[in-house]
Amino acid sequence: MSFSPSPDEAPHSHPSAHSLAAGQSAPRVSTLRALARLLPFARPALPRLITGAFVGLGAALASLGIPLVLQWVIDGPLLSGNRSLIVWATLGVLALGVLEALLVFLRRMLVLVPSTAVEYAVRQSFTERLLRLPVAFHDRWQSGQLLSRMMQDISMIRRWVAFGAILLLINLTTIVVGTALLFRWHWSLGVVFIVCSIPIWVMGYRFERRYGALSRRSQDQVGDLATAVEESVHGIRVLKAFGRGGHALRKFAQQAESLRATELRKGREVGVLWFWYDLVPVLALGGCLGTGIWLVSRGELSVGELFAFFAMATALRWPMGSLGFLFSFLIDTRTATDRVFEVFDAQVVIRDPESPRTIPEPRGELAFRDVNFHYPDARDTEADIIDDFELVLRPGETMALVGVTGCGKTTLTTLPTRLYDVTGGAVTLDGVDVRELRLDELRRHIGIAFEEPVLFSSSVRANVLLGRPDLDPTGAEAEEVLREALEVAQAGFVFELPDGLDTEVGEEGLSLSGGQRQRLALARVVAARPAVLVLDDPLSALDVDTEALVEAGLRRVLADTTALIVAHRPSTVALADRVAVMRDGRIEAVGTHAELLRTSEHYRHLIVSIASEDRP
Ligand SMILES: Nc1ncnc2c1ncn2[C@@H]1O[C@H](COP(=O)(O)OP(=O)(O)OP(=O)(O)O)[C@@H](O)[C@H]1O
Repeated sequence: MSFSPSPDEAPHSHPSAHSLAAGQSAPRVSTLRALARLLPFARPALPRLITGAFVGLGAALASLGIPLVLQWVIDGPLLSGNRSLIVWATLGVLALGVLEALLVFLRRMLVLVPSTAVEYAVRQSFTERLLRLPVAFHDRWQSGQLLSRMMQDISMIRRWVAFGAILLLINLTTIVVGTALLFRWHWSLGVVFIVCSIPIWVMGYRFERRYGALSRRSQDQVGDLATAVEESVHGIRVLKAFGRGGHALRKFAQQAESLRATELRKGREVGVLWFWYDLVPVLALGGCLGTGIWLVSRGELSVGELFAFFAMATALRWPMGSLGFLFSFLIDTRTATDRVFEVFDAQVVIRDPESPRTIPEPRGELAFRDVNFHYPDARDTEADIIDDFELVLRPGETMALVGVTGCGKTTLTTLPTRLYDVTGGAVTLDGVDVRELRLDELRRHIGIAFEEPVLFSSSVRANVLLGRPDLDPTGAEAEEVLREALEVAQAGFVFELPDGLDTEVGEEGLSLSGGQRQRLALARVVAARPAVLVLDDPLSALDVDTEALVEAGLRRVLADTTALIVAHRPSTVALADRVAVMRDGRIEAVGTHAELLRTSEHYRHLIVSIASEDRP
């Protein structure tokens, strides 16, 4: 059985959170409807959960049976002095107690596996969603918010499924059955009990409204706190270098203080609620005691019934007292569910086309046809970052892209692989709009290396072969591809690492130097052997000698590969057959280095400025 439904299966009761800023809540729907969204994940686990609920109900009914036996023994065998029946009744009470304990144990065992399965399924789908969501989504959402949803909120959902939901169901049923039994002994006992319980329902309603907002605030603040910790740990070198550890700590303390204040307010709300939920059963008991004694004095109630009533009221104390805790738990879980579904509701705007086309053997003609682009959060009044951009890279051609900082070069490199989609015009590969290709095919044909090289906590081998899932990593072909890619990228240093190719390069490869990481990232894109390479200033962290060696290797690879290379150095420009000059998101001129030196003043200016920057 599968525990991983697609999040798309989940009923969409919220409008898409795509339009919502991170952490902003969707319009409120009822708590039941909000929690019902978990059903697709819980469905495979439902049989065991429902069995667990019934077993739990059996345990509760066993506990309610004890007062009935007591009533019978007091009014019957105790009055008549029948010793053997008294012994049997005592054994009966004992048996009911043991049965209750066994059923509670069985309930716990029954729900353990399904509740963890639900948690697993939600977490799995959540991660899948995060990976499918476009880069634009990740630009907007803080990593700590996502992390806290992934860990804390989903764990809370598991705890709710494991015991919160079941206990609420069992305890409410127990209260209803217990109250019905009170009516059976005497209607006025039932009426007094219900009237005394009214504050519970009033307080519960009031609590739901007030506590819901606090619960949301605190869970969002936990996300902010996680972001602060993540940023501090990630940027620890900068903080230390600038001696700003104290500043980061003070900022963290402020956020932690806000969270604490919210938690205190939550605690007070819960405290008030629990006060009522503790007080009401006592009031009910007191009210019923007076009524019961009065009824006994009038002969309308037997002593056994009065005794049983007290035993029953005691048995009802925990179910009633627990409601406060269970209501706050319910609301916290609803908030957690809302927060998780905000991510599920975010639209995957970059997806496979309905009727994909395919390019079995790409020639490698990459064309930008009248391309326009602005980031999703751009204001209407802002000009497009990429503006009527027109450029064609012939198959096998190496094109350098130059332009002043901020003119849109990096942005442009994200468009061919659809990290972002163009907002106007089209990017085509061999004449086919990249949006008409399946994403996995597109990203097989076009490879990209970023200026900031990201390595994963894994071996050198796994990092370099990331783009080659088709290869057996331990096979001879993988070994050959790996060695060739490492040679092109001049990354032979990996053989000197403690475990060679199997060395774990650590979180984001931090144990390596910037230049080493950049070379591994370059080897990764070379190993992927795409028809088109897009390289965003891939040699920026290399020294001049290493750069020359990498360039020689790249020249061999680039001989039959189309390449678009963002260049900040004259030596990178020298790799290119032609150079495209970009200015304010547009193409200003295209030609060979020599032609452009002759014809483009802006190019001459650029080359002079990047050459002087480059000089040691
Ligand atoms: N994720 C983003 N969301 C919104 N705006 C962005 C985003 N990334 C970049 N920009 C903006 O887009 C513009 C172009 O940035 P881009 O990084 O493409 O320039 P660039 O030419 O590569 O610069 P550099 O040479 O310094 O790397 C800048 O004004 C930048 O602020």
